[in-house]
Amino acid sequence: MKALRLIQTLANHSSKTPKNSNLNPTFLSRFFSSQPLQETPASESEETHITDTNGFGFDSSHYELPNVTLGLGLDEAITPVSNAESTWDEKYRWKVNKTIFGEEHEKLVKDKKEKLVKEKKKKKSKKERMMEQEEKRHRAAILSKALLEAAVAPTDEDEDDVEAVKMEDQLSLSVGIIGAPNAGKSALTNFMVGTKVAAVSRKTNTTTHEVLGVMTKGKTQICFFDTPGLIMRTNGLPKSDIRVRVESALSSVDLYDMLVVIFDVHRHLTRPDKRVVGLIKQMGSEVNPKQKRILCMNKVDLVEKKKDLLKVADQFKDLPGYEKYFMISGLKGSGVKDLVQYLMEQAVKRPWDEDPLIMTQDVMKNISLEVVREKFLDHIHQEIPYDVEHRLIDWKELRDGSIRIEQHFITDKLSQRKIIVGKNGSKIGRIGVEANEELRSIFKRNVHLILLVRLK
Ligand SMILES: Nc1nc2c(ncn2[C@@H]2O[C@H](COP(=O)(O)OP(=O)(O)OP(=O)(O)O)[C@@H](O)[C@H]2O)c(=O)[nH]1
Repeated sequence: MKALRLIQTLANHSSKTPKNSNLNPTFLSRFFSSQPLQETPASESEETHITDTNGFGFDSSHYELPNVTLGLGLDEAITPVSNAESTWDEKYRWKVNKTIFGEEHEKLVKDKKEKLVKEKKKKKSKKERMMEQEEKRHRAAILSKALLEAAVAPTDEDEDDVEAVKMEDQLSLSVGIIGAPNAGKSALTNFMVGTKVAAVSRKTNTTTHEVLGVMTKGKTQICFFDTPGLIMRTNGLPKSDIRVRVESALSSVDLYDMLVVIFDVHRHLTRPDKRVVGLIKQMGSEVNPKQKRILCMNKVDLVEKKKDLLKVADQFKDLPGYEKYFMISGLKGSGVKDLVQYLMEQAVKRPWDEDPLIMTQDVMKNISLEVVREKFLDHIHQEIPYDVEHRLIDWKELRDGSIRIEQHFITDKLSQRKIIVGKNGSKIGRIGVEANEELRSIFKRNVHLILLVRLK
């Protein structure tokens, strides 16, 4: 419509155009012409744009209309319309089609509208997915930063503590954390160890149990372990299988000094999780005399009415075998101080399992990813970073003590790849140089960092 109106305006003007006007009348006649064009002298620049050798036909796309300001007092330059695009506003087209085609068309319109809504929703959920991913990365970043600070720059207090603690004075506590997926085990551990971590290794002495984190403070070291296998999907598994697995998982958690059973109290109030009650039943009331159990009601920050918390506390208060109950928010930290204090008091005289000052390879790998990502975000703006996958591809500690680190940025868009690489590799080069420098100073050794930007 806009183009049509503009053309009409131009037509009106053309009839009024004075002889000395800048506007070339040939241009207008060509623009409108559906008739065979008259031959024009070769000297006229437009001549070259006529594609039909017989002088028939006209291809407006060959005119560089967007750059032509017509000098007619119109503010806008003409925007070319590609052949594929409709020059009509869709809503007028629907109106006309409805009048012409009647009800059947109404259905088409409805379908089209629904399709548009669906597409909009799809877009939104992609954005949401991106935000979720970013939040995950953000949390990983916070953890890595905390790991970095604690591991790389121990405070004077830490060093004094560590030097001062002789092996015979060391106190240790191993804590198994049990809960349904999403109960908040990792968030709680991160909060507890985040600022005081010395080492995080994926695996210590058993294959099924992972160290979630290690906290060393004063004479006391607490190792937190994940305890998979106690809560699992039972669908499709024979009952005997489930029993055997749970029994084996239970017998291995016997090794810990302390068991923390954690559940999502917000979920419990809204959609009770049968697995929580099932788990507590499975664990039974008989307590291993060498082990203590506590119950943590997590995510209290999500519960609006505090009296609801009391209801849940009441429900679990007579559970046999539990030493204590804690209401906590592992993510926000409320109640965690009391929990840590309690755990510290339970530590027993035993040498530490983990060296509190040694940075493990996993921590270093995390830090290397975090440092490169930080530089990447500094140099690449807009939404690109959220679309790009960033992976550690190779890590080698070489004989001369240096480390070779290879990381890739993976995108499925050529245009993004170009932006990240920059002119003659300038952008990725800058990211690499800055990250390499920082990693060298953190790890206190030579680092050979390789960054590749590639297509999926
Ligand atoms: N609001 C709120 N969210 C929490 C809290 N603790 C954990 N979450 C969120 O709950 C989700 C699951 O937390 P995780 O710590 O990954 O749970 P997990 O038990 O380790 O989960 P798995 O690894 O699946 O076993 C994450 O989105 C956390 O941010 C909390 O105290 N309050």
